[in-house]
Amino acid sequence: MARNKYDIDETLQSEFSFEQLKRLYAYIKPHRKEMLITILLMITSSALGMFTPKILMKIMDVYIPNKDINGIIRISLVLLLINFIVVVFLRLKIQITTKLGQTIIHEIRSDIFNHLQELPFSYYDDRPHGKIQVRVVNYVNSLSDLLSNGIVNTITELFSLFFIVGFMLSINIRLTLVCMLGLPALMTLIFVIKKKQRVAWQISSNKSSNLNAYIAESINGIRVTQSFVREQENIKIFNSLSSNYSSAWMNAVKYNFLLWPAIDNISTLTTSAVYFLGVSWISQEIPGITVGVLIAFTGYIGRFWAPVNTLASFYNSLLTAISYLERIFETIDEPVLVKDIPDAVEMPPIKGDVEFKDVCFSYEDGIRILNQVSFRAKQGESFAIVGPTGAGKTTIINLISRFYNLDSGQILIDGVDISQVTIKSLRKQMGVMLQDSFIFSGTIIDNIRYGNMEATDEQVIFAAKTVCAHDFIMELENGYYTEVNERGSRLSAGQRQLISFARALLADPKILILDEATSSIDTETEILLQEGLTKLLANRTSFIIAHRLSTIKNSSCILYVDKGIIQEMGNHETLMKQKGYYHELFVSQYDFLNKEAVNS
Ligand SMILES: Nc1ncnc2c1ncn2[C@@H]1O[C@H](COP(=O)(O)OP(=O)(O)OP(=O)(O)O)[C@@H](O)[C@H]1O
Repeated sequence: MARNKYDIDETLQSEFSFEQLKRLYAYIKPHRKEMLITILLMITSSALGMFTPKILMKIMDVYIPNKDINGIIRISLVLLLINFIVVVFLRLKIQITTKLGQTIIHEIRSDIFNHLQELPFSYYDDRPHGKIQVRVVNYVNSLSDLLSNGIVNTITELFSLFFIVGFMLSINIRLTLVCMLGLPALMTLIFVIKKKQRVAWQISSNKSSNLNAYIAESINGIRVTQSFVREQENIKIFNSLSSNYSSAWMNAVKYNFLLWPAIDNISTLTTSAVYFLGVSWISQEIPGITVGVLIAFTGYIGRFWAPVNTLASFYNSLLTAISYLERIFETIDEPVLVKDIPDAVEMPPIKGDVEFKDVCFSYEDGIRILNQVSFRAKQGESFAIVGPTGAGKTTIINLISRFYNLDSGQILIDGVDISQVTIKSLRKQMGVMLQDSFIFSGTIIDNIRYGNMEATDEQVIFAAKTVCAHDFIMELENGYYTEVNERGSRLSAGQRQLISFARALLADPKILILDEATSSIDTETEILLQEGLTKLLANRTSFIIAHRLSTIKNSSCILYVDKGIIQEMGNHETLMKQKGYYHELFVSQYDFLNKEAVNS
């Protein structure tokens, strides 16, 4: 899909089909026993409730004219028992359906979240994270009512309708037909608004997604917002997105509100017709119509329209839910573009030979980022990648971990094509420190241990000491057990880098990838760190991206990359003698630092 932004509505990749309802049923199926029990409870209580008007008819037509007080008491006790059973069953139903709804929702949500864990970087590159979040939380929540009450109520009400019509027919066929006269009008209305209603709910879900995307973006960017005093502009954008969502929601809900009044009016009209015709048929002494019959019948009319109302509201919530279901299944169906090939093998223990063979790569179709990149790093060598901003350095190292698929060419580790091995077995053996040193909420020790969940405390501390993080960690109030927030907002940028660095080392990888690992670290710490690193890198192949050339001078090989092409390759001395791009970059950086020193 094309890149999406908070103010661009997402288009659906696939149209809704009833297949999606079938898929929803797949979630319900394992719980059909509980569902069935609830439906039986409800049908029983609804069937019992059906007797009330008939009992009243008997009281009016038999017991009162015969002044049978004992009969009235007996029958009242029966009524009381019926009511008691109905209340108990209703309570049981609420308990079961609420639990059931939440269980199914949890299962759907887990499926989305599990799938999100597998989706490649490219999926996250293409859309605002708020739009992903809204699917996992809000859209799934929106199914809650449908799953907990909707389905059970609807099936129950269908049965009720069946019973009611049966009872009504058993009392009087003519009056039943009068009562049903309103149904064709209702069906026509439903048919006319169906498509508009569905589209309206789709638009509303798009607008809510846009709003969420913007809120998430604003929270992440709040520091920049406040630094550039952009609060008012942000509020304006928020207000506009929020009012778009409100209008879309109002427009969608308008269709829902069309149904209830329509049902109300139709039921009032048919009830009046039943009264009018009933009374005139009684006065004409048409056989089979008595006062008791009319009273019982009007009791059933009320009950006839209640399930119709429930069915219509189920239909409404189904249409609403479908607009969310489409998005939910779209996420679950999102293809995992970077995945194991069918007969992928485990990556054997890595020794550290890395070779790029004519690698071509693009993030977006038609925009080539890497062009015929070829190089070979032998086991234990340290490779530095330098070059201007946007040259393709990070892209190169992202490909070693197979975060993206290549357009063409091969990447071989110890002679094994990495596209042929399982991704897990490959990534498990690498230590990667990405440019964004992400810190998770939790303790410092947990954050470092993220690199190797089996590492002992001693191993964690050793890694921290190697990257010179130990001292600052010990100064925090609870040392390694100090809690940090998501993104590590209470730590400095350099401290965050050191923690990510320790995390990458902890995996004891044969291949270590460091993207701007030391860019925020002061020179003094960096010199100390270099000493530790030199020892540490001894038996590992490493790829280091650094803008400060002093840090990579001693690398076995330096790749100078520009516009996705390796322009120069060799060690520091060779490249300096070549007097090419690297020489120019090194001299300009040296000059710059000298000027700075002179001026200060
Ligand atoms: N996720 C992405 N989707 C599309 N294009 C991207 C993506 N990431 C990077 N690019 C583009 O690919 C090119 C290379 O980016 P890369 O991050 O590899 O550069 P770099 O050399 O590491 O730059 P820097 O030194 O600034 O980190 C750039 O033109 C960038 O705009």
